Amino acid sequence: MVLNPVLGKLVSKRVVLASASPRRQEILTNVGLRFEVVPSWFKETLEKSAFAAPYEYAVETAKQKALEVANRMHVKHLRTPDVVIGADTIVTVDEQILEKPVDKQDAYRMLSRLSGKEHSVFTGVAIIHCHSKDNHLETEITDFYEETKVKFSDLSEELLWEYIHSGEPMDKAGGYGIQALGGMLVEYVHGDFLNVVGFPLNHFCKKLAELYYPPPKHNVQHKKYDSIPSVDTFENLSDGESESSNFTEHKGASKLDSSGMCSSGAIYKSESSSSVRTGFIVPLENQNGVLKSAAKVPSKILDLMDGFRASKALFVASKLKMFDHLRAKGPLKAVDIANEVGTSVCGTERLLDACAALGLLEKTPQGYSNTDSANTYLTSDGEYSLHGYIIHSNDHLWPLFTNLESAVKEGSRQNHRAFGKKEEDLFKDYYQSQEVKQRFMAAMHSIAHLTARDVATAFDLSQFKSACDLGGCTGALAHELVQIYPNLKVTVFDLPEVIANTSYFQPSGQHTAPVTFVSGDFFKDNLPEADLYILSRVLHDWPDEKVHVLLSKISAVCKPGCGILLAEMVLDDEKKIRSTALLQSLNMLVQTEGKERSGSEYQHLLEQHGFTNVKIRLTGNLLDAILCVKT
Ligand SMILES: Cc1cn([C@H]2C[C@H](O)[C@@H](COP(=O)(O)OP(=O)(O)OP(=O)(O)O)O2)c(=O)[nH]c1=O
Repeated sequence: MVLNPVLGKLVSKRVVLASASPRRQEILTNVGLRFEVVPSWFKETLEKSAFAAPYEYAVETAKQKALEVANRMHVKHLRTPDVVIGADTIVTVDEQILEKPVDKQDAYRMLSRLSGKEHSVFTGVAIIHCHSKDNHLETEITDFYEETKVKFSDLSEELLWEYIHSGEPMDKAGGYGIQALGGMLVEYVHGDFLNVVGFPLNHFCKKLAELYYPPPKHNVQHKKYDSIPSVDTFENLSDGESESSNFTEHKGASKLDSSGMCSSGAIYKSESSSSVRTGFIVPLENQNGVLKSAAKVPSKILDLMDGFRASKALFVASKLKMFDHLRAKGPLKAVDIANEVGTSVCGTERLLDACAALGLLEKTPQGYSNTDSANTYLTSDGEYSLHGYIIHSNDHLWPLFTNLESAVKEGSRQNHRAFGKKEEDLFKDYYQSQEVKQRFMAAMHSIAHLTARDVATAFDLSQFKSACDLGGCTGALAHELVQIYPNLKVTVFDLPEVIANTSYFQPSGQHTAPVTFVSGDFFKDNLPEADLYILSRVLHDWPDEKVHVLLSKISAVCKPGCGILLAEMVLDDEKKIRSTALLQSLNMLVQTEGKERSGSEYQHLLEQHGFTNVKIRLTGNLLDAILCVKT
């Protein structure tokens, strides 16, 4: 059974798991799926009696969880995901639905009902494909459920209470976790074990196979997949979006010669049906209607091998301001863009084609034009422009990353190798020349502006009357905060060379909100007074010793009840799931003495300085938020 091609269909898509369940995250991570986690805010309060069968309740809840996230991401983050996955697990016994226990007594009630009996565990799953059309969210929903039967032994009172006191039951449907201590209560399991743990992986893969490789009409034999089909039973690879990834897979596996014959022996044809992009190459069927393609393609590894090419294509198109030209004058032919930006026609055409295949541009007979997201994120003055960060990535991070090997060997930053400097002070590098400083500030502004709303609304901050954003740079977060909390006064505190250059980044046409800029060095100078200190992408620049210096300084001026709001990429505690944040930590290695940290590492640092009640919110955006209060 070849699983890769099924999950491989999701490789090129932005996949979001709308669930806080660590079990679900682990199940999907373990099979190599790359996804973001955006826990759903949908409250599990649907009227159970309104559903004819318990599984209908689970499916509807899964659907609502996923839809809430799809809508929120579309509206709030302007980042429509391609696929959102939601799930809901319930336990049913004697026609009663059991969800997670609310307290220990509730856990006791649930577990005593399950004692000595067989019960069912249902997980409802919703797979939502999203498209943004004219700024409206369009969704295609696929849902299903899986049932597993579980029988418990007779449980003594003593065993029950010992289990309850272990704390394990509290965040689990039916009040037990079969994967851990709860496994000791179980006599037998009939069905998919992972379904009990929260995600029916096998059924999920079958659904993906049905979705992405619909069975051929002429071949009844293949109409139903009783198992996940291996690639040599896939007969239709013509699903619009992921053509490019298919193409990459086959291209990587075998070379075409001029006759269309692959070196591996598979024959390819050029498909021109209306549902398929012209020129897309699909494998031919043999006489039995079975594909002859190379089955085992490590598509994830191939994508990673190619990752730098895609990044560089994006960087160069941005640097040449192609997205700006296309927004102003598109659709344009390659020759016109080449003339506009002064590049070769053949090189420009290849770059534009690559960008179109990567989904950044649209290519029609009229020429190339920007996609909606290129207009929003890639033009230099788009509403949520990432242009600044892209240029910083090209000019600054790229040379540093080419020295990653040395950074890993030496365990230290590589500015000297990349830029020939032995500068000890991190920010002196950035502020040495006006050009580099502005590039760096534009990069920081890009990310701060993109994430500001999610950071500002991650917690209710209305109890704070004054805030000081330490290292707040251009004030992007400060401006968002004063919009959301009209009674809040925000001071942006940053180095004099930064503060002197903030005017270019101030929002235009906005009534002057109470944001004040103060220059200083938070390690050396007195901090402005405030109820709330904000550190956004600051602590990750520094090693623990420096973090302690800064936190103790803040703690010294904080009265009880005052708080700290951190905005950082938060790693999962085991440091194995959040690849974007883990790569960001490598990014810190090549250029700073800092690193990304997990939620519990931040909590530990903060608690040592008297900041307690540490709350962590994963926002689903590039920065997460942590709030704590001085006690
Ligand atoms: C029965 C059983 C459930 N569970 C878990 C799976 C689910 O995480 C949880 C059921 O609650 P759910 O409401 O399905 O999920 P959740 O609250 O954990 O996450 P979210 O709503 O954000 O998706 O119970 C186990 O881990 N082991 C078990 O044996």
